[in-house]
Amino acid sequence: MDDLQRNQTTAQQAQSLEEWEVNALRDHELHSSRYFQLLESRRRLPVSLRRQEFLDVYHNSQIILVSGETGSGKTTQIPQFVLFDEWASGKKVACTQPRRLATTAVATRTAAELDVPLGEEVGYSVRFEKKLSRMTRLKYMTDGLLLSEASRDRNFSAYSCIIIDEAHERTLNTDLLMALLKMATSRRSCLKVVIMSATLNVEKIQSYFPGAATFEIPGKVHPVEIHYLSDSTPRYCYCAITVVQHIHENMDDGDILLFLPTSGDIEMVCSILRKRYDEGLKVLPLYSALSRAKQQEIFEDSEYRKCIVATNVAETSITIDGIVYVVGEYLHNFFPWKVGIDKSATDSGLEIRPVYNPRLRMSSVLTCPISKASAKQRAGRAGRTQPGICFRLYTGQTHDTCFIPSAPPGILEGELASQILLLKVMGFESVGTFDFLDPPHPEVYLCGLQDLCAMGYIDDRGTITPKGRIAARLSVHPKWLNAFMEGQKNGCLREMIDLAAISSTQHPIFSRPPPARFAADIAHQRFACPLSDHISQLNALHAYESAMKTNNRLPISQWCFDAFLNRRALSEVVRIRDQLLTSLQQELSYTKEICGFEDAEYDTHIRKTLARSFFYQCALKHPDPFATIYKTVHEGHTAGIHPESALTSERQEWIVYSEFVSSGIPYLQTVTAVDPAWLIDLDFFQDDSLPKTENGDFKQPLVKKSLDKARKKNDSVEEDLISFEELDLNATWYTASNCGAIQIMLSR
Ligand SMILES: Nc1ncnc2c1ncn2[C@@H]1O[C@H](COP(=O)(O)OP(=O)(O)OP(=O)(O)O)[C@@H](O)[C@H]1O
Repeated sequence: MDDLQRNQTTAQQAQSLEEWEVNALRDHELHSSRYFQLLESRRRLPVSLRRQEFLDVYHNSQIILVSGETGSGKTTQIPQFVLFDEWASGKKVACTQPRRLATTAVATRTAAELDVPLGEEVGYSVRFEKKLSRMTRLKYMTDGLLLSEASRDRNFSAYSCIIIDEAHERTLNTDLLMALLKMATSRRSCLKVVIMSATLNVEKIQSYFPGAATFEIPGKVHPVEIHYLSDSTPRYCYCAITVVQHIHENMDDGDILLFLPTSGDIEMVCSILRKRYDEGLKVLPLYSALSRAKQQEIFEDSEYRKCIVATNVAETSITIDGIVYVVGEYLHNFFPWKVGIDKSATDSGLEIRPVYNPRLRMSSVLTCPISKASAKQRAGRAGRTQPGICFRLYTGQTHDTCFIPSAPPGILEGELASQILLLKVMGFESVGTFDFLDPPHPEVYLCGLQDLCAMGYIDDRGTITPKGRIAARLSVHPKWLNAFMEGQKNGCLREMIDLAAISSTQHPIFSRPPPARFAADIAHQRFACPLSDHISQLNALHAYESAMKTNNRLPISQWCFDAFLNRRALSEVVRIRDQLLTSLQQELSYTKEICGFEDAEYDTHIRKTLARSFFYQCALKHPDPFATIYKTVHEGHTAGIHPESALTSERQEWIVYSEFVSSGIPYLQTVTAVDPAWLIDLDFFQDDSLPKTENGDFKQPLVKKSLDKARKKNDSVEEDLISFEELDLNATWYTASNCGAIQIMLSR
């Protein structure tokens, strides 16, 4: 069959495309005129012309790898082909995405194409937000949510087909899902798996799934012209503004999409562009910390040319109608230890990648050049609804020689304790031999296992404990179960739940926009607790909640703006917290036992609970009174307290920290001052558990000395207690574990 004949045949097959939908969904007569408009454009997509060929491959194979140019119709059309093909099975089809914005956007588009209300036959599910119903048969969802479903049902029994989209991103969740799907397909022959991307490493994935069929979609929707700079420039923001200016003033109509690495860069460029063009150009920022409503603005029509300035949240899957020009930057003057130190920089994507060092148990955020796959994906945001032009703010040589083919898989760059626990709870005991596409380094496994053992979630032989099973079910990091249990004992369970929710938001609750960092630091002083960053966070959350409740005239968005607090992060904290409260009450039958602010020991209860829950993350200050460095007790690494901490001016001997991060200089982040006397009865601090040299000497004599001092202090307290007993006071109340309270009692 020659190409012309082939095209004619496939075009004829495409004529009947809607019949499937009409039969399955609703009466043809009821379709809106928009449905027929969209149908026309769908029929022109490269993938639509290959529908029958795809279905032939689909019918003959259990696992199919689909590759095709950006915009060819993989995300919106392939799930529809599968949906109608599988309609009679009565089961669902899932299509995963790595990002929330893309998940909701493609679900909305697909529902519109099928002319059904979003949430009925086509729905979506992202963390804390879903539009689903009993009628839902096609479910777009984030890979993380499908993974948590898989932890309850390893066979994916509710689904006839799972589609993993944007597989080139190789997120940790996607890799785990692929491993689980590999096993599930061998148990359920009727389960199909489709793995898709425009930049898929087909050979690699095929060697992991032997026998998987491949399906390539030839053809582009519209051409995209690529332009490179002739010389490199390190001033990428300035260069980006010049290119936008050139496009706006000299080139034909069409919206602009500009990629920048951090939210700080985006806000700065947006404000310059807004000042320069107060009319004629609608400048819109797009990054993950923005509210959902703000993010949705990019899809709205505008009477002016739109210029969307985005991080990599706009890099894959989404189509913004009207985009003609894409401007993509590359950070030329990167060097490995140059880091965005705030959490928002960590998430702002593009060229900023979080990396975990298991030997140091330290997370760093590296500023890296992008990959060729990312460059291709970004260019692919143009040429979707009309021809496009992509301006790359680097030279062609830089692209060819500096960029790696694709970003390293997330599994090689992160900490694995919660994933190991998840696999253990699913029944995979020997996680070290688990069949991953790219197995993580054995040291990362070992480190994860040690941490789980210290937390009491696995025993010495690596078997999951009953406590570990509960921890794995939490919607936050499993390490928080210990804090909940300890918090319940000390009457501050509610505070621990708040802190767990704060730690699992994508963005920090304290906002420090680069142009106003100083003003932000002053505004944050009103929440600061000199002994604990954790308590400072709680103060900010409680102030936000009372501002929400108080019926004052100031809108909450303005209140957050004035206080330099991130409203989106705070409302997410409240949602996570409420969900946790429900699950803890339902699953663990926990009662709410709240110690009140009026309690004189309120702060002490919280600090003590943190000390006893995160004892394996504590550090001791160098004895020199002018020194500002700490040594971690477990690993013996030195680090300073993060400059954003409220503790920097008030140096404490012992602290517990939440993160060990590097931004060129190693820092302990989110720290709380603790009393070593709260720790001395824990196994971890007994002489036989403290790290020793080969000669049997203590590796950190300082730790030993400080603990001995605390023990002595306790002994002397007990001696004093004798006199208390003689006075016939309730002596049983005074135990070694609450000697903090005793000291205060004695000093009164
Ligand atoms: N929201 C939208 N508005 C206008 N057109 C759209 C929209 N969403 C999709 N399209 C059209 O459908 C086409 C296919 O989009 P789809 O997301 O399915 O492509 P894709 O092959 O998955 O792309 P990518 O590899 O970039 O994710 C686009 O090229 C565009 O023409």
